[in-house]
Amino acid sequence: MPTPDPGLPFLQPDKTRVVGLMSGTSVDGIDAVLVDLSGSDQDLTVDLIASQTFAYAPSLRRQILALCQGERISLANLAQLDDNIARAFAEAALAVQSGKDPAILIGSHGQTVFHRPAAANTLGYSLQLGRGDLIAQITQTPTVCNFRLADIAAQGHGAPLVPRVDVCLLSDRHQSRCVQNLGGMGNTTYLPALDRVQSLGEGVLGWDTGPGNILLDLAVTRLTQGQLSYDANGQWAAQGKICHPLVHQWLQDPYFEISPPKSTGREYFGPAFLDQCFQAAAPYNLTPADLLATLTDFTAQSVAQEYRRFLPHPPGAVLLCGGGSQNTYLRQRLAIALNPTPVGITTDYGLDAKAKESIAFAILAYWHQLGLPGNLPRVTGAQRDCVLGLAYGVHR
Ligand SMILES: Nc1ncnc2c1ncn2[C@@H]1O[C@H](COP(=O)(O)OP(=O)(O)OP(=O)(O)O)[C@@H](O)[C@H]1O
Ligand SMILES: CC(=O)N[C@H]1[C@@H]2OC[C@@H](O2)[C@@H](O)[C@@H]1O[C@H](C)C(=O)O
Repeated sequence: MPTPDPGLPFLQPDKTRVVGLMSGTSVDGIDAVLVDLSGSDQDLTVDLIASQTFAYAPSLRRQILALCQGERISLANLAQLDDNIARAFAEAALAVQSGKDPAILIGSHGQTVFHRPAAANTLGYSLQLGRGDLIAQITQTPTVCNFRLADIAAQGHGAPLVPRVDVCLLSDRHQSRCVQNLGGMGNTTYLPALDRVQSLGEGVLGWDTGPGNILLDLAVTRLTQGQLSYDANGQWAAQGKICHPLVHQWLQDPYFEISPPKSTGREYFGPAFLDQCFQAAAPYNLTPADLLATLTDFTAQSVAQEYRRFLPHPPGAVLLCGGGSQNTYLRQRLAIALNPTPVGITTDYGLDAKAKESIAFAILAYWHQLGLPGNLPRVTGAQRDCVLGLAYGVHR
C-alpha cells in the first residue's frame, strides 16, 4: 500500500462517492459522472448517480485542436491553456454533483494533446492537460490524474487503460466478448469466457484498433467548412454508396500490421491521414455522402480485420461503447463486417455506453486510493502491474 497523503481520503473498499472526468481524442467536451463505488476489483460494483457531457467552449476547443495538430505555442500560452482546461474540468465536476451528496474523490483523465506510442528502444509519452492540483483546489476535493505515466515508465504504452475495468464489470463466464470503444480512436478489450478472478490472470487482450469517429468527424468538418463537427446518427453517410476498392486500399495501412500491444492517436489517424484518404478518393468522383459512407465502412472493416488478425477466436458478442455507439450507420456496417457475431451496446449489459470511459476513470482513482493496480500489462506491454495516477489532496 502506498503511504496515504494527509490531504487525501484513506479509502476502505466500501461505498465511496467519486466523480469521473474524461475528454478523449474527439475533443468534443468533458464527459462527467458521479458514481457510488463499492468492493475492490473482482467484487466491484458501480451505481451511476449522474452523468453529463459539457461541451468545450468553441475557442478552448480550437486551441486544443491547434495544439494537437502541432501548431506552435509559447510556454506562457501552454500554461494558460492548461489552467483553462483544469478550470473547465473542475466546473464539470462541480456541475455533475449539483443537488447531490458530494463526492469525496475525483478521477480526472484530463485532455490528451499528445500521445507517442511505446516502440522498441523508445519509451511511450502521453500528455494530458488539465492539472489535477488545480482541480483539487477549485473543487476542494482530492483529485487523482495523470493515469498513464506509471505504465509508460514501466515500458508500457500507457493505453488503453480501461480494459482492467472491463474485466471487472463486463466479463461473463459463459460468453467471450469484445468491448469495443468508438471514441476518436477505437480500442477493444477481449474478455475470454472466464470469471473475473480467472480473467485478471489470463486470456484478456486489449489494444487500439485504429480510427473510431476521428476520420468521420474530420471529414464532416471539412465538407461543411466547420458548420458541422460530426455525422449525427450516421444519417449523411447512410445516403452514400461505399467505394469498396478504397476501403480495401485503406485497410492495407501499416498500423493494422502491428501486433498488440499497440496504441495510437490523432498524431497518426488525424488530418494528414484524412488528406491521404481524400487524395486516394479523387479518381473515383465520389459525392460527400459516398466519401462518408466509405470512411464509415473503413472504420467498421478495420475493427473486424483487427479481430480476425489478433484474436484467438471470434468473440461470442461485441459490446459497443463511446460516442460512435450512437452512430446507427456505423453500427450497421459493424454488424455486417462482424457477421455472424452479434453486436450490441454496453448499456444493454448494465454499463452506460456514453459514460463508460468517465466511469472507468472514477474507478481508476478509487483503485489508486486502495493501492490496487489499474493497468493490465498484457494489454499495455508494461513490465508490471502499476498503481496508476498522481493524487493531489486538499490542504486548506
Ligand atoms: N448521435 C451520434 N451520432 C453519430 N456520432 C456520434 C453521436 N454521438 C456522438 N458521436 C460521436 O462520438 C464522438 C465522441 O465520442 P467519445 O466522447 O466517446 O470520444 P472521446 O472520449 O473523445 O474519444 P476516445 O475514446 O478516443 O478518447 C463524437 O465526436 C461523434 O463523432
Ligand atoms: C492517449 C489516449 O488518450 N488514448 C485514448 C484514446 O481513446 C481511445 C484509445 O485512444 C485509448 O487508448 C485511450 O483511451 C481510453 C480511455 C483508454 O485508455 O482505455
